[in-house]
Amino acid sequence: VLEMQLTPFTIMLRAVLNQLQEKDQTRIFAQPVSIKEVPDYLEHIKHPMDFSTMRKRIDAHQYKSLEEFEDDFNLIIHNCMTYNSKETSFYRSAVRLRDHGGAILRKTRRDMERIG
Ligand SMILES: CCOC(=O)c1ccc2c(c1)NC(=O)[C@@H](C)N2
Repeated sequence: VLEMQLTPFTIMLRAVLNQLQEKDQTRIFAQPVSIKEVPDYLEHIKHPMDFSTMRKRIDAHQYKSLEEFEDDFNLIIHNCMTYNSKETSFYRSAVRLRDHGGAILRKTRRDMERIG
């Protein structure tokens, strides 16, 4: 069923989310961390976040600004760098996503200022 409202802002957030998710080649940030696979995860991480949850929030129009969207993106990265120690590939993937994603978000902010 076609969603109720396809505003330019919603369309833009989906496009930005897709660009950010391209930087997660191994898709370790695609879904919520599995509590079956990682039973103690919720003892350490109080606000889990992942790309599928962000997509649901876009479709539910829960982001009122780009900053709120960025807060959830930064939560994905912060959770990963908190739970996983520095020498893990998970931690290194979060650093790469932070750096590549930062460039995408800076360009997005500039584009929004220009479009107004
Ligand atoms: C099939 C086993 O999957 C995992 O153990 C696992 C799968 C995905 C994960 C993760 C663990 N930990 C994390 O912090 C974030 C980056 N994602």
